[in-house]
Amino acid sequence: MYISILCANVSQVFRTKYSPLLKPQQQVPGPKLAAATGLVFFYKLMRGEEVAWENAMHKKYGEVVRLGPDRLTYISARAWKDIAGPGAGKRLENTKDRTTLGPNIHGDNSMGSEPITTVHRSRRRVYAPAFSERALKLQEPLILGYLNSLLRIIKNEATSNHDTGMDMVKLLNCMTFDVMADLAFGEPLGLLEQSEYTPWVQAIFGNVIKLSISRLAREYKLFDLLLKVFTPKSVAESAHTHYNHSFDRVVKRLGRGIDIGKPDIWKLAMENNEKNENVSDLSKRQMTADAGGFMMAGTETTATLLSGLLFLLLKHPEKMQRLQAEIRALGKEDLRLETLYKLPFMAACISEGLRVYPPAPIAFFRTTPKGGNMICGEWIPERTRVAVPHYAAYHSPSNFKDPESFIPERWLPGAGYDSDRKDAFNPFSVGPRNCIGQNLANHEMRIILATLIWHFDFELCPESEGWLNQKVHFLWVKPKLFLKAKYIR
Ligand code: HEM
Repeated sequence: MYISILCANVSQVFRTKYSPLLKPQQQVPGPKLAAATGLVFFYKLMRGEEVAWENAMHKKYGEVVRLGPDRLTYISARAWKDIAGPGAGKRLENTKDRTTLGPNIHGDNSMGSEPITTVHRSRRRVYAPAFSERALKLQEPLILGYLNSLLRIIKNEATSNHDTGMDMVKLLNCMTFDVMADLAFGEPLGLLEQSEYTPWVQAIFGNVIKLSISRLAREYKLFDLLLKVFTPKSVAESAHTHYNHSFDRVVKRLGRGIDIGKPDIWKLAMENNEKNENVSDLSKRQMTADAGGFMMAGTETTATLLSGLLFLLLKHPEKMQRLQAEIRALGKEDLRLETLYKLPFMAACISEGLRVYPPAPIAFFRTTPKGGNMICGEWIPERTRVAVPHYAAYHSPSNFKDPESFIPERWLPGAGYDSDRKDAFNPFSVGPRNCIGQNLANHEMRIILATLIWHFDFELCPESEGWLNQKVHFLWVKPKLFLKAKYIR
């Protein structure tokens, strides 16, 4: 059996997986070796260089590049709709690539990794009420409660240890994990209380290279087999312990009934279920996969943007001053979502932060359906993987003037950047698989950023000067971001 797996894999590695793309009329520019074998893509991925490579390849070859035998990436505004947009009429939707995101250790997909369009659609309907505008209004007090804890911690650090820096990556992660755990499991994790990750959070995010290893294992069965054989028993056991921990929390939460006195995801989804009976179609295992998916997708991403934006603002003091003036003109009672949405320079800073340092920087591949699909005016054969790589699209001079510079003003009219292709910028993606949590993220980013800047002056510590120089394993591999804070109220 091992021999046949080996043979199958050798041919998988060294021959083109899906031949149709090799037809002469389908010639797409790109590195020749990458077109011949998928190993080049995975070599870059395992070195944490996927994003830098995609960016370099688009700068070299233009708007569309072939990065693997069956892998094309595009950076034009038009590509978004053709790749991630909904099906329409005879046009079928491109489906999620099964190797970019995959199931959990029990083989269960979360909503985000579910590859079957119809299954995903009904699942998304279940959770939509928990991420609506109404939900966010209900959830605002919960977010503010954690924000007050964050303020207390920073204030303590600022007054007792003002000569040493504090790691903002960790504090912001603790904040967003506490919020999401309360929403996904109905009870807090207590990270802010301890200012420390729990073993469970550490296991998910402590070593993100695991995310690249999983992608490699989903792509190549041989590697998957080797991984299973050589993974130490203790590591496999701890993965199961963590899974059981999530499962027990979900079961416990569901056992408490619909209303637990706070607007968590299950209350809002189950209220809806009473009307259309969707939640009861989901098994506890699926719900566990979804709770895990929300913890993955809805925590580190928001904290990443906030860490990155604080860094960029501190590197550009004149932008920080303009933002401080806008925020500090408000009274304390105005630090509320309704008011914060009216601040134009803060909105511009957040967009520019998402452009320069997108929290989801990679190419989230889709697979063309049976019969193929039209993409940017070209017919692309079935089973081709296609994506818009976020970082490369936002750093391309064909979309943005001065793409490497941090210029929040580009998002305001009349600042000399009206020719930017703003429609190429979709940090939350588009279409039926776009980010269901984008309202929550937008709310959290605004309220946390404004509240921090209203209360504190920050200073970048010398050891974090080169902080933005990071690798990527699905997520940015972020070092500690040391800042000093001075309480100014
Ligand atoms: C700045 C913060 C965030 C960014 C930049 C971001 C970005 C994205 C992107 C680009 C996708 C689409 C991935 C793809 O094309 O395959 C996505 C999907 C998703 N995001 Fe977010 N996200 C953020 C915050 C959140 C939050 C707060 C939640 C809350 C739970 C969340 C939950 C999800 C889920 C569940 C999906 C999968 C949706 C589906 O397949 O239907 N995200 N996100």
